[in-house]
Amino acid sequence: MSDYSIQHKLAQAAAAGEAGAAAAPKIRIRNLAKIFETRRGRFAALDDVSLDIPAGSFFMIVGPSGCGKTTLLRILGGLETETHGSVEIAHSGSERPLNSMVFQGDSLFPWMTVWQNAAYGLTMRGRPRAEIEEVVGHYLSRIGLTRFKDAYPHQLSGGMRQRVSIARAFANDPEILLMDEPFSALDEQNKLLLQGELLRIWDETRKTVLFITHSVDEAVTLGDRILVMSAHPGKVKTVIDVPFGRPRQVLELRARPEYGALVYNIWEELRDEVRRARAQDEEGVRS
Ligand SMILES: Nc1ncnc2c1ncn2[C@@H]1O[C@H](COP(=O)(O)OP(=O)(O)OP(=O)(O)O)[C@@H](O)[C@H]1O
Repeated sequence: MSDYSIQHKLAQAAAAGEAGAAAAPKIRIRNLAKIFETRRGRFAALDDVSLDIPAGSFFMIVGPSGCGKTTLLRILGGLETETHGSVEIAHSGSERPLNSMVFQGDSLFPWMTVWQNAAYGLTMRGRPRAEIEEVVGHYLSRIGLTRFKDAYPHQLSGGMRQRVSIARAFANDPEILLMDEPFSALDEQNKLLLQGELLRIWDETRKTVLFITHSVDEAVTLGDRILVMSAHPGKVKTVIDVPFGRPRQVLELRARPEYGALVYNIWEELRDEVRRARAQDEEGVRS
């Protein structure tokens, strides 16, 4: 194995299980770098990223377009290999899958009903029928889609399809949830509703979530911590704690003066990076 090869280590959590391992980070990223070989040469998408992400935290990632957010998520999801460094995800030792991903676009199987889509992960893992019925029934009810369980994706609105994707991801009961701008294609009203629904489901499970967004508002509304990434090559610029408690009510939170102040601070961190990314685009620095 070369120095550059992937080192996804599944650190088995202690026999005490996940609760006992709560103090340890769920995800430990060390000196992570990703270099793409392109026709124009080597292109560094990520450079020396080190992070600890606590178990049960809602961890938001913001950064200018092209700074490597999706690349980071894809490495965590095992869809991409790192060039240098390491990623460790603490595994609870059960049969749970390591991750589930929710993307921006449609990721549902068009030939499956809502119920079948939501049940997909559990069905693939051969879970008992009664368990699948119970878990899928629970999450479809939580996102208000029980009535549509026999509908096909083309019969649903974009917002409803994203709700099914969220139900599927939670029903799969993964160690970590990876969400790449899941609401960015939705209109403002739907976005607000889905943010509230996601928070309610998350409050029940307290799964470790990594969530990419371009919206500073969304980052502050949902997150416990916000990683601000620098423009190319993607690095950790800063990690900001969100001081608001749980459970959160989306609209009430936004009415608080501290909310506006935090959004402003984060935007200040981000603004220079967005400008740098723009300048890089004009200079043709990026691939
Ligand atoms: N397979 C690839 N081959 C070459 N370059 C790539 C590849 N995948 C991503 N890149 C480049 O790496 C950089 C980071 O891409 P990535 O999609 O991770 O950024 P991002 O921050 O998620 O962007 P956005 O916010 O626009 O979605 C970009 O310049 C992109 O062009």
